[in-house]
Amino acid sequence: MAMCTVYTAHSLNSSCSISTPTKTQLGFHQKQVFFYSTVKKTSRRGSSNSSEITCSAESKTVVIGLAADSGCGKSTFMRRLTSVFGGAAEPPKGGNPDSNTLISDMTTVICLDDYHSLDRTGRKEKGVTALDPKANNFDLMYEQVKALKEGIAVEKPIYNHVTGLLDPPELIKPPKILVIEGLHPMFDPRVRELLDFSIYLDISNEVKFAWKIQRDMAERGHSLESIKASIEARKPDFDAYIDPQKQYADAVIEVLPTQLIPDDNEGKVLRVRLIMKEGVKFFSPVYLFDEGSTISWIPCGRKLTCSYPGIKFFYGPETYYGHEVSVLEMDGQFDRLDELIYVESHLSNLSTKFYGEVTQQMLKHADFPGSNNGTGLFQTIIGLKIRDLFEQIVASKAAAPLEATKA
Ligand SMILES: Nc1ncnc2c1ncn2[C@@H]1O[C@H](COP(=O)(O)OP(=O)(O)OP(=O)(O)O)[C@@H](O)[C@H]1O
Ligand SMILES: O=C(CO)[C@H](O)[C@H](O)COP(=O)(O)O
Repeated sequence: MAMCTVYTAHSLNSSCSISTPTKTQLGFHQKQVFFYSTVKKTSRRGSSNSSEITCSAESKTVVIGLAADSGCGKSTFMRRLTSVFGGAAEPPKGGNPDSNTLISDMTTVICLDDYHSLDRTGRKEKGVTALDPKANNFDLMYEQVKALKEGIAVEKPIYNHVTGLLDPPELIKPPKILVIEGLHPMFDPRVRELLDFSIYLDISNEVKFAWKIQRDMAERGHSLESIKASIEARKPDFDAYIDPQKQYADAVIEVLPTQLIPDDNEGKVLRVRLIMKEGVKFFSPVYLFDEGSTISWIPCGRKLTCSYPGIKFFYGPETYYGHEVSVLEMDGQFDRLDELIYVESHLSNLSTKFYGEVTQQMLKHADFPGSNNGTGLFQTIIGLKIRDLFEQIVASKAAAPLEATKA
């Protein structure tokens, strides 16, 4: 067991003393100031101090980035992903009830909203949105993601979405798989460099609007006008700071209105494209029938029940922001989820552990939004690809010392 260090945060009221701070970042919580410092404390095994832990030097954390605007399905995707690894994902036990973190046996999902440097009032006073880099602390994000990747625990700030304030920090121990999800996982080049795999959920304006209406009007009592105004107010910063991150993603899930219904504006039937970058280490794109070919497939008929407007698949090579990619597209929706096995049996490179695993995962979460269309299908496939990537990284690390002794 190697000794490991903890990146600590101290409140001014805390009895902890700061010995040799190398860098200090500030967060404001009402009148209280928190220091998230990179002070290194050497841990002692068996210590009663909760922020002192031990860790194994050989078990480095695999880091996954998931970027999307608010209300674009990140939480739903996270639930599908953590389910692939088994075990329920829950907020840290005994911690802040408004924590944004979700922990399971294998994964820890942290929400990058926790790196807002300005709270709700601060943003209002300065006239900036949460999407603006000025409202976020990228130095601290980088230091803490780097520390976790190196097997070092951190005390991460918490942005409280209920109060709009920055709460006292929470201890995050290095997991096997760290997912950083939010507005800016690929914005800062230093953070981007730490990612082993990155995903961008690209929800078109029409669909985003339909989802926002469904959630914020039906479930949160907002008016149509206020939803429109909030989308409009965020749009310039979304275009400037969030959307450009998709060029860096290893996989993009693009969600568009259907092309099967002329001039559809309901946003219920979706055309979903899974854009997979070629040449990414430990990731080989999924394909339909024949790798590298261009294929259009309408599977409706004897083996797949399709009511109006049907289902259409497409697969083929394309160029995306100057990169070679493979695209798998599904337009339409399933009537019977158990029949998905017919589609699954025609897809290759799925990284499943047994025949029908994709269908089984989809059936397990049939009540999640998007389970009858390409959003759920492609999120599930990416979850399985991430499991495969993780297993390959672990295997390559295990093989590395062996190779070194041979040399
Ligand atoms: N695949 C989908 N199909 C249909 N609706 C969806 C889908 N994914 C998400 N939604 C809708 O969008 C809403 C937001 O989804 P979710 O909570 O997963 O997004 P989020 O990005 O985590 O949001 P936030 O950042 O605001 O917490 C859901 O309540 C649902 O109404
Ligand atoms: O874009 C967002 C990411 O979730 C939120 O709007 C941002 O985090 C600010 O949160 P709130 O509106 O709760 O103050």
